[in-house]
Amino acid sequence: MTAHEPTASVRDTAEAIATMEIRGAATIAGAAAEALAAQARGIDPDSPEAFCASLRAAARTLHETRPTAVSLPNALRYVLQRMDGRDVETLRRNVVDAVEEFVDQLDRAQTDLGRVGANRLADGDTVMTHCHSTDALACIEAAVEQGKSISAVVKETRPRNQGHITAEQLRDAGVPVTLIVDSAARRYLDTVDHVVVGADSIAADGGVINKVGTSGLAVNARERGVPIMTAAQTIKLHPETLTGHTVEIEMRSESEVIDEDAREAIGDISVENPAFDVTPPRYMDAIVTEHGQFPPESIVTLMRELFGEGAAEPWAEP
Ligand SMILES: O=C(COP(=O)(O)O)[C@H](O)[C@H](O)COP(=O)(O)O
Repeated sequence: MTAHEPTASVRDTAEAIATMEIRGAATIAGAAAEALAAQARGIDPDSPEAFCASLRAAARTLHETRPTAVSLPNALRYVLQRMDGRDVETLRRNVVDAVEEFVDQLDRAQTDLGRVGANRLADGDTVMTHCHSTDALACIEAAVEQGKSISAVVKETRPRNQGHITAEQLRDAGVPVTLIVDSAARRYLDTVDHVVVGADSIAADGGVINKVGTSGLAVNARERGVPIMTAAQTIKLHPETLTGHTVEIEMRSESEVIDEDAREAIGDISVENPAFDVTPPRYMDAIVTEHGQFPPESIVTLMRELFGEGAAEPWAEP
């Protein structure tokens, strides 16, 4: 291994993110930051420049895994912007400290936004969920901690069934759960009081990028008069959208949609598997963050406050 190559720990984390063993925007962000700390601890470069080059290379490897959750480049940027010092030991300490600080903030932000989201829920409410979002779960769990009785209708979320994880975690939190197939969502909207989803990225216009199926759910919720909120800590704000960039939607393998036998039996068709979609701001009632709740159209104000006019690549040299 040359000094610039990612350590095994970075390669393992990158592989786990790409294969979705580590998944969900907040979890990916925490794991990527921890991998940078492992890289900082695990190398013995002969100069401060070599240390920085090695950390930047690790950040690139981690960034190349999945394209949609902006929490990943935001996490890398947070750590690399604090990579400061004239000697290797100082640089190492600053990176490790920055990672600890980042992970602390991640946990605190989730707890804080959970309380905000919980205030939108009333005793006796039933909520509908899509996919598995730790930020969305934080709202429901905080409502339960406030002593409210909450039930959940959980969409299974094809093709990877992350709804099963949500169902299990809600059950563990004492929330009665009804699991449904995705296509039953509109029918069950008549029985729920709120829809709560997470986000992988939030664009400057207030568009919410989340697991595919969120936008259809939001349109149906509006048609049924059911309020829908996105629970998203501010590392989900996508700074590059401030300067006109769009968010890349990850396309995943067709093998997640159709198994080999069925594929062979059907023959010559094409299969597409987008992992995310964009919910226009007019179909979302609120974005709940650790700084309070926002109408989607006003999120740009918070984005400017936190990111200025945009952001450079995480590995850009200062
Ligand atoms: O869309 C997903 C996960 O998609 P995937 O399973 O493809 O990663 C989640 O709703 C967001 O990432 C938010 O999660 P969190 O609130 O935990 O950050």
